[in-house]
Order: sequence, then C-alpha cells, then structure tokens
Amino acid sequence: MTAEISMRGITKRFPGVLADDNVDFEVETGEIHALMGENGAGKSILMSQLAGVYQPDEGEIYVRGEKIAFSSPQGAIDAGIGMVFQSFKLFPSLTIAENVVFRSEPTKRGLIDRKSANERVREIADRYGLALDPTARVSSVPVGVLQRVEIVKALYREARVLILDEPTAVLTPQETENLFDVLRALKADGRTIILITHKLNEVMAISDRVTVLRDGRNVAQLVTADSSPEEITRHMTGRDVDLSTPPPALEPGEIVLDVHDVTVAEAGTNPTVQHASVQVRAGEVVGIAGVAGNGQVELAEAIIGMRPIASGSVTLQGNNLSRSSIAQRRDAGIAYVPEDRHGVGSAGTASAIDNLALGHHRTAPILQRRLLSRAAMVEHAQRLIKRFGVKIASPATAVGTLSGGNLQKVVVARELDYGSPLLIAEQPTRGVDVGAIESIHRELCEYRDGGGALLLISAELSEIMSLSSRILVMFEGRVTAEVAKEEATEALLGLYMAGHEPEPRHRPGALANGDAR
Ligand SMILES: Nc1ncnc2c1ncn2[C@@H]1O[C@H](COP(=O)(O)OP(=O)(O)OP(=O)(O)O)[C@@H](O)[C@H]1O
Repeated sequence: MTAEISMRGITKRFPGVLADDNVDFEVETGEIHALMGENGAGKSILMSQLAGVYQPDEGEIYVRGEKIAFSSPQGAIDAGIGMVFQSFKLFPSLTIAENVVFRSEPTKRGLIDRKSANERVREIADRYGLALDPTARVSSVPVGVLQRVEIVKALYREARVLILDEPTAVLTPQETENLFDVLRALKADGRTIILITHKLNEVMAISDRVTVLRDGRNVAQLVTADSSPEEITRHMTGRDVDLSTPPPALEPGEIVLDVHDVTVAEAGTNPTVQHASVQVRAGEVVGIAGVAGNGQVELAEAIIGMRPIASGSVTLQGNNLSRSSIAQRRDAGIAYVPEDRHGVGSAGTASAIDNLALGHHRTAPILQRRLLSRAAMVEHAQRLIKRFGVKIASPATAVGTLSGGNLQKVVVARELDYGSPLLIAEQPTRGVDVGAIESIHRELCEYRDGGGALLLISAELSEIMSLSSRILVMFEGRVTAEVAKEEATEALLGLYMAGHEPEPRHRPGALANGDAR
C-alpha cells in the first residue's frame, strides 16, 4: 500500500542547529499519527517542511507516492496538506466565514458570495461536529473556537492530511474531548491526521501509531496499542522518567500571600474578579482550577500589579502591596511565570543571557558597583541553562528562535531562581515535554519544601491535583469552591468548574474553619 505521506532522509539546518537529521517519516492514509519528542527534537520543523513553510536542505517528500517539492504553503495546500499552527493565523476584524474562505472566496457574477461562504462553512463545521457560528467576528470568539476555524479553513481547502501542532495546549479538558470527537470523525471520513503533542494520555487515547524524534532523528515508530507511556517516554528521553506523583508537602508555615476580598474591574466593564480571597502559606502549593476566562489570569495579574484592584487588599508577608507598582511587588518578593511566555514572559529578540538576567540585574553578583557584570550574566545564564536542560545553541542565542518548551524553561528558570517567598505560576508546563515536566515539577516541589509559597494556575487538572495541597475553583470571577487534595478528582473539579453549587464542606474557607472534618 502506498503511504499517504512519506518523508525520506529529511535534513534541515539553522545556523548552529541541526533541527532534523536524515529523518524518515511515514504516515498511512486514514490514521491518526502522533509525533512526539522532547522540546527542540525537531517536530515542528519537520512538519513545517511538510506544510511548505520551510524547504528541506536534503531529502524528499512523497504524497501518495508522488514526489512533491513545495516552494510555499500554497504548494502543500494544493497537495491536500493543511497545518494548524500553535499560534493561529486569522484576521480578528473579519468574520469566521470570511477568514475561512480568504483568497478562495466563492463568487457570484464576479462578486464575493457571502451567503454561499457562510453556508459552506456551516456545512463543513456541522459535518464534523465543529461548533461555530460563521457570521461571528473572530475577535469575539474564544481560543477553542479559533482552533476550529483553522481546522475548517484547512478542510475548506480540501485538506486530506491535517497536521495539528500541540492543539490541546490551549484547550480545556471538555474542549479536548470535543476536538478528539472531531478527529475521530475526520478519520472515519478517510482523512489522515498528524498530531504533535507532549501529552502521553492523549497519544494513548487517540493515536493509531507514534513516531518519536530525539535530537532531530527518528528513533522509534510504534503501534500505540502495543506500546505504553513508559516505552514512549524512554524513546523520547533515552532514560526512565518518573511519571508518578511528586512527594506530598510538609506542614505549611506562616501566611505569605493574603489576597482579601479582591475585586478587579476595569472602568466601564464588568468585574473580571469578584470578592476573591486566597491565602498561600510558606511551604504550600495552592492550585486554582477553572475554565479559561473565569478570572484566574486577572487575579494573578492583580496580585503582581499588572491590573489595578477596585477593592480589597493584597498583602505579602504582612506588607500591604495593594497600591504598589509591579517593580515594588517584585522587590517585595513576588516571582511570576506568566501564561504568555512570548509577550509578557520574555523578549524574543534578546539573548538568553539578557532574558535570564532580567530582574536579577538589580542585585549582586550581576550588579557590581552599579554596573552590570557581563561575565556574571553569562555565568548565571550558563548555570540556569544547564540546571533546566534548556536546548539552545549558545547562551547568546535570541530566545525567539527557541522551541516553545525551551522558551518556557527559560522563563520558569529565571523566576524560580529569584528565590522569592511567593511564586505565581500560570501554566508552568504548557508545551513542555514529559522529561521537562518531571524536572519543572521537581523544582517546584523543592521550592515549596524550601519554604516557598506557590500559587499555581493551570489548565492541566492532573498537574493541579498532583502538586497542590488545596485547590480553589474560579467560576465567573469568583472563588466558588475549595477542595483538599485528598478529595479532589477530575470529575468533582470539573463540576465546580462548570458552575455547580459546591457541597457545604467545599465552600471557600470551609477547610480553614474545620467544617471539612
Ligand atoms: N528559525 C529558526 N532559527 C534557528 N533555529 C531554529 C529556528 N526554528 C527552530 N529552530 C531550532 O530547531 C530545533 C528544532 O525546533 P522545533 O521547533 O522543531 O522543536 P520541537 O520538537 O517542535 O520542540 P517543542 O516541543 O518545544 O515545540 C530547536 O533547537 C530550535 O531552537
């Protein structure tokens, strides 16, 4: 049988980096094929060559047995290959249908036929269970819908092969389930799916076969049903990774963070956070669960000072910081790993040396006699790159060229290294490979055991449940439930995340009042 896709001997180099090294990659028609590998293993670059974004330096690509050379993404689209990237490429001011048909608009008597565009988009969406409204403006729809728009866009261009690059990183558990239903429907229709992901449970649940890349080489092709998460991990990392739950916390100490009755409301808009109270003690991890967009990020931004609070107070180790600037709060001892590692967390055109020095530049050893010590900055960067296993050509490399997971490691490394009493971490392992998740979790636990207070905001319920001793649930801007680690299950948290009234013992504060016992 002829393979749907056959990439042979693909090599792709960037200055100082061999991204793909003589890779063979085969995908059968109608399968869901997972592409896995550590951060920087070369997955996205390999798929970008299949999607015509990059051209291989060496090697050949065959589509259903026919040798193809794409000089642009359009070439790949013409060959029936569509890719949904990690960052979406849509026009916010246009409608969903306008985005989908862009540059392939249906026409009637020489004019764009909007009605038929809307109908066509609705037809495709309905056929595969992709819930969306073709007439909605892209700027007004949530990220999960944007992804569906990208999928419909590829299907409208008659993609037979759909490549999805870490599609579930931005999705809630419910949206992930929906996406998997869509992928199964596409497969039933004879289409071929290539899925780049770091999530082993997803690979086990949805894929037929798995290809593993390591250091730019194809090191394994496995039939999923005959494999296991442990085996796949061993191929990815070359070692055994501890996939078990990290050790439990010790008895927590003094209150470090006291957020009291905080409301966040920008002028003229509805409050994004309403009367939220959160306490985190030394040596404690408190998790915040919630469907994206229920005020978690706004609460974190209010604590770090990126958003003003309308009422309430933010106190760190007894100091009221409610009116302090971001710099004052950071100096007082708040470290912050933001959800947006590109825009907020790093400066893409600056080197790892500079990015890792940020915030450390006001203290020794980097600041010496009121001047920055370049030697100390380089030494500092080298130490953190080594400790966190960041894959980077040189510390002087601009972080904008790093793979997603490696950039995440840079941001987490910098913030953890402050040794601040409080760390607020949003999605600390988003896009990060299993080996790196293990090491970031270990670092977070060490921080906790060293007396650090960690406020963890994550869309990964498994992460929240394994690290936190208490889990708060936010719904529509309010902290609506509080569940102790021992009682937390995905099903229970899922109910509260969907707005179900909590049982009395799960009402916020009930744990502290002893009602749970
Ligand atoms: N434009 C570029 N310039 C220089 N190096 C690059 C460029 N794009 C990618 N690289 C490098 O190529 C290597 C492979 O990157 P790629 O994005 O394919 O990794 P990945 O396996 O998809 O990783 P992740 O899981 O972190 O997304 C990395 O070392 C990356 O830093």
